[in-house]
Amino acid sequence: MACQNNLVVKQIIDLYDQISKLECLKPSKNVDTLFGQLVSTCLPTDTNIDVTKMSDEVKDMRSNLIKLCGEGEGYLEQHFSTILGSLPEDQNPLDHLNIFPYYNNYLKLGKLEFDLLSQHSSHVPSKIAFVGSGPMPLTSIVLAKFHLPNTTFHNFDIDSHANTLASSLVSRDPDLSKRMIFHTTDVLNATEGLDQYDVVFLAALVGMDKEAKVKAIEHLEKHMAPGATLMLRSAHALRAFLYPIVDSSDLKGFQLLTIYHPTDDVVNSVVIARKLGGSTMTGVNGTRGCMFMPCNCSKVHAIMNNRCKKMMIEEFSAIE
Ligand SMILES: C[S@@+](CC[C@H](N)C(=O)[O-])C[C@H]1O[C@@H](n2cnc3c(N)ncnc32)[C@H](O)[C@@H]1O
Repeated sequence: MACQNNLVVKQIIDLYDQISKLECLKPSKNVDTLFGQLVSTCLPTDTNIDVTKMSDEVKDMRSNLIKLCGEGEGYLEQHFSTILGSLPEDQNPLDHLNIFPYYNNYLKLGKLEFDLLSQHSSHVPSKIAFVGSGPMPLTSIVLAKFHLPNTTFHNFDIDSHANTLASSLVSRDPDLSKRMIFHTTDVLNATEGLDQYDVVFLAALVGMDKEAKVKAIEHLEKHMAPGATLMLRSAHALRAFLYPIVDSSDLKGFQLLTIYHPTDDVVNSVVIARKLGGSTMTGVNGTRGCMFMPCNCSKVHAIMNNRCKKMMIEEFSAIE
């Protein structure tokens, strides 16, 4: 297994060398091919690779690679959001989201996050905040369109151009134009009103290294309502070369409920936590919910999904 690990890490380093030499990371045949190869190289989860135990040289490469992936992802979203926003007036951009190369991944990720969210609370969230929504706020769109038809989504992004593109994406939709609201701010400056959301999502690309990620989580812990749910994205095995990892130790002030590691082409792991101090039986607006209380011990269940592959789900002790 060791030499196989070394081989795959060498492939990743080689791809990093090519990507880091690119003039620009905007979508093109070459950029798309390299990022496509990188994602498929990092997808396998049947490996015992732990990126945190690699050499300093590989760790440095990883932190640069995560930043390059984030930059590339931003350009990709900007590119397709611009195309969709410039469709003729009689076309609804939301009817053409499948031109985005990773749209199916977002459909699966949105379903996964909705299912896990439902497992840990039964009251339907009336207001959700998505921090780091981007030019293509697909998580909010997928949840709003397919899973939470009565919920309002407040999308926060530091980049005003991202919000301009995102707003025009939903502006022609009779439903989502009313339920998708955009705020331009660095999450670290968002203080007012964060306590009004039942659920706060933190995008994988907000906080690109451990220090910045913990700073964002600490800020949310300070301003979220007790009992509110925090949904985060992490990474597992080789996928940690693409995105930052969220550890349980990063979640001070929260009760860690579940960490879910997909093994299909949904790249991100999903982490769900609840801000301490609230009643486990009510939402932030006092609505009662009979929370599904996770098992009272930390154990790892391997469950079969409908594609006969193993997934890993870890549930953590509930604080009685
Ligand atoms: C490219 S999007 C990816 C999210 C994806 N569209 C989704 O729906 O899951 C990530 C966004 O996070 C934003 N971002 C990064 N750091 C941020 C911060 N500190 N505060 C708010 N937004 C931030 C970036 O501007 C970028 O648009």
